[in-house]
Amino acid sequence: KEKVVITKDQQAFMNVILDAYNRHQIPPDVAKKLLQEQYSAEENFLLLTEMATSQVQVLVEFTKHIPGFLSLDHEDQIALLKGSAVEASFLRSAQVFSSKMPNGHTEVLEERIRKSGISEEFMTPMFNFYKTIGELHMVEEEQALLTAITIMTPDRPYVKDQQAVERLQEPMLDVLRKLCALHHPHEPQYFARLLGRLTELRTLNHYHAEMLTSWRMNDHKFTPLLCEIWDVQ
Ligand SMILES: O=C(NC1CCCCC1)[C@H](C1CCCCC1)n1c(-c2ccc(-c3ccccc3)s2)nc2ccccc21
Repeated sequence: KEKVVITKDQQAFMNVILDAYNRHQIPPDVAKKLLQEQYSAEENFLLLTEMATSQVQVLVEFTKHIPGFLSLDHEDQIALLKGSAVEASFLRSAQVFSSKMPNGHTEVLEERIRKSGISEEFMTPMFNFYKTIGELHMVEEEQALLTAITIMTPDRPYVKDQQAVERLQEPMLDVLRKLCALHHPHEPQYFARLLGRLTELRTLNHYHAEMLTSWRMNDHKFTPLLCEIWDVQ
């Protein structure tokens, strides 16, 4: 059983990503807002558009600190952000949903989301994803790396130089594999389970436009930025 060693360079690399992830705080605590009261479908839709818009801004700032990202072709930088924004919002939503809350609050939050206006058919895949993410009990380094790895996915639509993206994703996968072995020594399959969540994320990504257009209300209004990110209108 070889000893897992994280090199000094990998430690420094990890700190840059973790620091950027923590510094670019995700939008104001949406869970607290949702726990206060049940909003109408229209209010929830507006809340999601506000949350998603500020998350895109946060995501751009975070991504700029991923080593090597700014040296990529500029059009590829846009393609990576556009291709990962929805997955990043589901990943962050899962982390919000599975964060430690006082007894009974998670159930209330689930109920509020079930009644938010999203069509019933999407609830099972969405909550399965949230619950399996919660069961992983990721440490914050793993959360930061998993978000960075999701962004640095070579096979997004319109990416021209996929090799360049692979070269940036690989060192992050190497560090993540070592972190998993260090933080979850009794779960040799933990790293594989973590990557399996990224596959689940892609299926949620597949549903997102329909989730939005089927939101139980009339006249869905999107901002130009969200039209770009959400492939709607
Ligand atoms: O605000 C939210 N998520 C923020 C996104 C940015 C990052 C911070 C979190 C929404 C709210 C749901 C209830 C109604 C208001 C919006 N949310 C979701 C989503 C369900 C469907 C979602 C979606 C995304 C893109 C496209 C199509 C659909 S996000 N899951 C949550 C789990 C826990 C707390 C909030 C959660």
